Amino acid sequence: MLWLDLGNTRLKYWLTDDIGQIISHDATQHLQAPAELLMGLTDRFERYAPDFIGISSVLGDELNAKVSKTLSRLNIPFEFVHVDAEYPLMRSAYDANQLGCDRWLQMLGAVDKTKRQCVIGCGTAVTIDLIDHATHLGGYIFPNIYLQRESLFSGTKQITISNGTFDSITQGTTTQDAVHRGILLSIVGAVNEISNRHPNFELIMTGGDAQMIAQHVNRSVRIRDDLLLNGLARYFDHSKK
Ligand SMILES: Nc1ncnc2c1ncn2[C@@H]1O[C@H](COP(=O)(O)OP(=O)(O)OP(=O)(O)O)[C@@H](O)[C@H]1O
Ligand SMILES: CC(C)(CO)[C@@H](O)C(=O)NCCC(=O)O
Ligand SMILES: [K+]
Repeated sequence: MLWLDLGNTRLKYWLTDDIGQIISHDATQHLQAPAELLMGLTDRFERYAPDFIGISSVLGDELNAKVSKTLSRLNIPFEFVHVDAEYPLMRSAYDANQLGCDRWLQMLGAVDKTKRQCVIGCGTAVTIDLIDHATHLGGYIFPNIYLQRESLFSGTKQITISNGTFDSITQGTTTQDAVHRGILLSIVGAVNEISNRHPNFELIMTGGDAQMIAQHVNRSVRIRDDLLLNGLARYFDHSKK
């Protein structure tokens, strides 16, 4: 099977064998031209010869249509995930027409009907979602640390910071530190607040910035890099039955 994640910033794919082991994996910035990027990958995908391609996309109808056109040339069946609020594994109180399918799949990949869970996605946007015994209660969306820095940069005159590291939440005494520490605190503080409000919810983090954020959170966090892929596998396993 081939699994595609068309994210806000990057296109990721995983090739798995019959028992779900990852044989190949890659991630590339698509610069809002995912179909063109896929075109360059078709030779590789043809060589892989998967029997099916399962797709998660948050790129919207227009780009998805272009992606479909590119994938049609491969003669391999493919299907986009559609969010379903009444899905048997997890019900959701969220507006299903609006819920991003990456968020939904990450939750589907983590959901455990015996637990209360808080799933935190640390990608281009940071998302926090609460799940109570397999019912999605709702969540929050934040710009990630880089988007926050860009918005300060472009919305102010005296903040000209465009690089630096996000490594502390202690108060800063220079613009550079105040910007980086303030932004990191906005995310870490939100996670800690949610954690305090929902002490019985297990904290689960995924995405490229998970480690950076988790180390400042005042409770133990389970980092799982496989949530979206796991969600895709669960979704298509179910939809085939
Ligand atoms: N090789 C890398 N390329 C880009 N970002 C990376 C890389 N390694 C780690 N990161 C970190 O991962 C974050 C992005 O997380 P993730 O990979 O989950 O999302 P994304 O693919 O950029 O976004 P999306 O899934 O929304 O397209 C970036 O903010 C960056 O700090
Ligand atoms: C929130 C993001 C940007 C996270 O990648 C994505 O899931 C998305 O575009 N969602 C649509 C809005 C929503 O989930 O309500
Ligand atoms: K947008």
